[in-house]
Amino acid sequence: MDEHIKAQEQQRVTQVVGQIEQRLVDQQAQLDKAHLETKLVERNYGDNTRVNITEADDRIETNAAVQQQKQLVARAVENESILKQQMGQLKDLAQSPYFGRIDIDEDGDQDTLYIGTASFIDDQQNFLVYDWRAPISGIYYNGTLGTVHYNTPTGQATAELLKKRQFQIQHGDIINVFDTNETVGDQLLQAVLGSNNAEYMQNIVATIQQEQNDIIRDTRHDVLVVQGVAGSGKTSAILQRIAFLLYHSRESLNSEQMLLFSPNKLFSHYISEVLPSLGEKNMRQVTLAEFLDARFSGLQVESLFQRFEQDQHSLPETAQQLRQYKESAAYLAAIDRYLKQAQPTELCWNPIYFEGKVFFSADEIQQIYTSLPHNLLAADKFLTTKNTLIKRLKRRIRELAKADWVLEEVDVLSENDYQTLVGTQRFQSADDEVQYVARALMRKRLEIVYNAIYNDYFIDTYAQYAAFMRANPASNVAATTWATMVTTYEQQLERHQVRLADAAPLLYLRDQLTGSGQNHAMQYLFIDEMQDYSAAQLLYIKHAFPNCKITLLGDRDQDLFQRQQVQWPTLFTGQRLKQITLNKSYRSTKQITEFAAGLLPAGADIQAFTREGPQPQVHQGQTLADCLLVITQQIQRLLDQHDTIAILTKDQVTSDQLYAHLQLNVETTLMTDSDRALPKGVLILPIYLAKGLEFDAVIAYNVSATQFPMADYGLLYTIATRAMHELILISQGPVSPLLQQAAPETFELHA
Ligand SMILES: Nc1ncnc2c1ncn2[C@@H]1O[C@H](COP(=O)(O)OP(=O)(O)OP(=O)(O)O)[C@@H](O)[C@H]1O
Repeated sequence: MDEHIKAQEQQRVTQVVGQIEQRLVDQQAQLDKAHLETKLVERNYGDNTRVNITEADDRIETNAAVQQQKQLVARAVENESILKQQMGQLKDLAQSPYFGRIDIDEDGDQDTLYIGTASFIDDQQNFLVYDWRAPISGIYYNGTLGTVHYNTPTGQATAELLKKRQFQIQHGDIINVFDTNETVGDQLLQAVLGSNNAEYMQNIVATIQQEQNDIIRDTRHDVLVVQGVAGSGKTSAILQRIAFLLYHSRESLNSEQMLLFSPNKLFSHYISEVLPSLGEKNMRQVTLAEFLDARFSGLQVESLFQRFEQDQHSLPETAQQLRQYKESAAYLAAIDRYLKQAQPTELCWNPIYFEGKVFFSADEIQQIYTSLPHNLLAADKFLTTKNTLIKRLKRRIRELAKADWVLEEVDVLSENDYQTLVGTQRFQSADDEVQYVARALMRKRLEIVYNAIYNDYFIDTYAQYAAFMRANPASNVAATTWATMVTTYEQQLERHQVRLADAAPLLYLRDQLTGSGQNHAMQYLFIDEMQDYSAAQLLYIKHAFPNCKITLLGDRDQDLFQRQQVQWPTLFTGQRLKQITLNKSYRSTKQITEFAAGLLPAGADIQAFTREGPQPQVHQGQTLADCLLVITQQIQRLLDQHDTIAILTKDQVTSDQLYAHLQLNVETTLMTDSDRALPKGVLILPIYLAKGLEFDAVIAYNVSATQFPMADYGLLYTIATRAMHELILISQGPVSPLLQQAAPETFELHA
């Protein structure tokens, strides 16, 4: 780039940074003022709550005043936090105000726009920087020079793109500037991808690629399904998409209404800084295990990881077949049919007890249910039954309140207890007051019955699920096997345990039967690593969040748990669905990507980004001691060049053993399922805990023929693709057949 142009651009950067810094000074003054205000309001709040509250009238008044004060405090605190957040954004902008420039011609009007992570408007209302999410910024990501289109709230607009310029600006200085005709040029991407990995994932707004942009900016579809090869930017795309959607629906959407299902807890930590770096709050995050645990309070649900470890010991063919059936969409459809046809007598009613005696008998509950119109939905019938029980309870309370023994109890209440029951009520007569207190007393005493009804304790959904299974044996296993399975389910339940394959169907049956479990407020759902979910789990999640638009992302080749392929379109019939494929891999060097692609069955379409690095090395040792020596030497070498290094194994047992052995030679950290943060240094962990993560260098252990048979290609592929710059594979004994069939020119073999 011409030095003269660079100098001109630097002049503008300096001028914009100057204005941003001036704004920061103004904002600081405002913040100081806001802080003072918060303190004042808080002090005032304290004074107000210390007024006399012994008289009932005062109490009501004080309450209103306190509420008002509370609101004032909340508003002052919010004001302050908004200012703080804006200042954080301004500080970032002052370092690097923008990364792109577009020159456009719209019907003869020429304009130059600069694009950054947030807008900056000067005092005369000129946009010195446009937010990357503004409609017009779409041109930067989508357009090559010439005629371009971009979406605006009022429809599609057209412009002529005359110039596209990219910048790398650090601490207010232009490091790099160049013009490009590509969507976003390779040169900048090279620089970004070549750097070392940090503890947190970075945002990619400066270098979003066109196909990623399509995912980020889609607002037309209910369901987006993204199949993307390892390192193609799926996770990055989700996070920028969330930021984009929040910007575009500021009024109607907040981050609490967006939920991301993430593969593990480390991943949640790893991505937690991306949205804050874009000035947005994080969406809600949950792992499947956490989601299920929360819905099965009191029961232990088997996790995918526990099951995977268990499967390493034994997984009989029959168990696999049972699992396949229970994880299919057909199984949930069988639940629907069962509930539709089930007679009231087939439902597992529980009597409700009070002080050791039956309060509502199972018969009475069943009769209520039977009396309802046949063709009502099971959930509606259940809800009406529940309401009827509550009405009957209230009637019983009213009747009891008239009984002499209750009135006598009212008489002997202490003044304090009496006043608590009266609350703020006023009465026409003393009789009315006594009646009111008697009812309140009974209501309090029978609260336990109310709670039992409210929490649906009058039906045993676990027993119902067993009844459903008995009535619906799988066609692919013997009847005796199925019957044994149901008994085992019941025995495990006694020990408060539920198998993973039963979790989603059980919840589905419970929700459909009782009309509960749905969250209507959630608006967007994102499921990363979708290949780890069964059809039944996905259908259940979809049912649990009925108003959500869903984005599913995954890679069928990173299938660690050997699931059946889910037929996406059939799960979402009737909804506007779009499928997108990402083939280009950005994370790893060309050498690592090409090696990893060679591990997959033929036909995988993976394009490597052209970033050069050393070839992957495969070391074959005879004994464990040989392997430990190589690992130690490699770690010492890698630590000189890189920041993050991980030793990845197939399972936790291998990680545990290796950690024990290595401890004597080199400092490492062993990671487990419950870890939430990524410490510095060398980590040892099974690959399923490293899903979605990346490291500067990866050592794969132990890539032997016994640990990695051909069927485990997904595991080895996932391990290899966690490496950004260097990949070392260590095998004790003969190497995996996967390496034997990989192209020999893609790696160095040290035998
Ligand atoms: N457009 C881009 N600009 C800069 N970096 C990018 C871009 N796209 C992807 N990357 C980088 O590539 C790496 C992989 O991205 P990401 O983790 O989002 O991919 P993924 O498809 O979710 O990967 P996987 O399925 O293997 O976990 C990250 O370091 C990310 O920052």
